[in-house]
Amino acid sequence: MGNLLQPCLSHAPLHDNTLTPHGHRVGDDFRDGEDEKISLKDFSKKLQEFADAREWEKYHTPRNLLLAMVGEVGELSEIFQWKGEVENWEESEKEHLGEELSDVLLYLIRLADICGIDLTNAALNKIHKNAIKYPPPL
Ligand SMILES: Nc1ccn([C@H]2C[C@H](O)[C@@H](COP(=O)(O)OP(=O)(O)OP(=O)(O)O)O2)c(=O)n1
Repeated sequence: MGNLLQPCLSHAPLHDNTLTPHGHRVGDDFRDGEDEKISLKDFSKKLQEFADAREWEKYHTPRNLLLAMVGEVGELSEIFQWKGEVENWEESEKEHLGEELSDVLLYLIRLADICGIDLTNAALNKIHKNAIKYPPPL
């Protein structure tokens, strides 16, 4: 997906000391534990800070984010392309799979946030609707 938002690709290291407009350190709290518990709202906040620090807000429009996410879905699909069903993923493949799934998730969370959607509520409501539409067999 490297080329889609080319003008904004001034990559900063993950653990940098840049201060966000909200006064947080950009590298703070991005990866601080093995079993971090983090809500979708917390993710949105981190992604907001990440974008703010790089002055990427202007590029993070709904359309751009949607296209970026679809591009990442394409990269995810490549992992499965031309293979049969994979029974056991090798560790290196799993790492790659995790990265591409994360790219899709992060763009999705950011897209929802920019569109003013509370994704936690929306997803819970959708599960509820699904359960009514598709009741389990008696
Ligand atoms: N304008 C941008 C550019 C990147 N990202 C973030 C969200 C994704 O998690 C990741 C995507 O980065 P790349 O575009 O570099 O894509 P890849 O990580 O897939 O790299 P490559 O395409 O080289 O495999 O970075 C972002 O939020 N906004």
